[in-house]
Amino acid sequence: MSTLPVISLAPLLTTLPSPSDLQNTLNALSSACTTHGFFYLTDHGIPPERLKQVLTLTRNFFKTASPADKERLARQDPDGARGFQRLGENVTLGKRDAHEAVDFYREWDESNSSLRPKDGTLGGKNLWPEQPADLKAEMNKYVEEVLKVGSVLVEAMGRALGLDGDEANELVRCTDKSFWVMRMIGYPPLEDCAEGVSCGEHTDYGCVTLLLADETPNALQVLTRSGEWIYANPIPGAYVVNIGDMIERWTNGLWKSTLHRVIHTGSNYRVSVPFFFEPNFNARIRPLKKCIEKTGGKEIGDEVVYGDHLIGKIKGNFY
Ligand SMILES: O=C(O)CCC(=O)C(=O)O
Ligand SMILES: [Fe+2]
Repeated sequence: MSTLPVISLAPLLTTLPSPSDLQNTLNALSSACTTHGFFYLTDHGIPPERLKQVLTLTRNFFKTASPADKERLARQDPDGARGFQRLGENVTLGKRDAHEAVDFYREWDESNSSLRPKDGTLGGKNLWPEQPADLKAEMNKYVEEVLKVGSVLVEAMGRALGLDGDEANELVRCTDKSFWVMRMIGYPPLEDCAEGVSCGEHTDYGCVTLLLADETPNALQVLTRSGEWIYANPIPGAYVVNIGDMIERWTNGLWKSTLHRVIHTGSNYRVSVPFFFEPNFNARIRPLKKCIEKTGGKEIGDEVVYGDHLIGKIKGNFY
């Protein structure tokens, strides 16, 4: 059975990397994104204790929150996206997902209301659990750290694609105020759930997903180009990274956002915390000239505004 490649981010985080290390990393990135759209990321600079803490806080929230606590955090109907979502409230391909979650998004700049969409889906503020008491502060610190990893990675992707001229900086420019999303997800064993899978097959919407998951094996599955589902089992200290729809759009399909799903048949309660490093809300994403050249010269798909794409997806996400 094939496994996903492992890429070390170290050469992109050191001030004076050896040119060959740097080039090897960019080549590995390009190859992983072309072949799988998925890879493991090591040496990303976030200490293992922080990753462990994020998972422990998440587990403790799901373990201790009462139904009333969860209700207080519940997202606002009908389309509100920030906050708690009950078991089975998320749907993928029209089927209920057997997980519960709390979703957080970048908050709007108070001083510039002109940037906010009229649509209420992403309005308001994030709804933070009161328990564990340190969850909000620690998760906010984590967001700052993981945002840096996302931006280093996306800049490296631009270099791996060989972007030049007026496009050289396009990926960085369009993600410098990343409209990030973070989900705390809890997966009960599937046998305890009435129907469905833990998370139905889907591609992610944006740029790059940095997935942190507990040690549960045989839950996350990735569809290979040859049509085989393989497990992306956790490697301690590493992220499972995958590229989203906006990278596919930018690269004119050279790099594809890959289908994945979660089928958690183990007997434990699994937790994961995917962090979605996304384009800016108002970023216009269109195929890059360099990528059109590399894919036969014909542009696939129209320009999309990331925020519109996101809202369109969110509206189909709830039961
Ligand atoms: O929990 C996981 O392993 C993956 C979750 C996922 O694919 C998502 O939230 O987009
Ligand atoms: Fe996903």
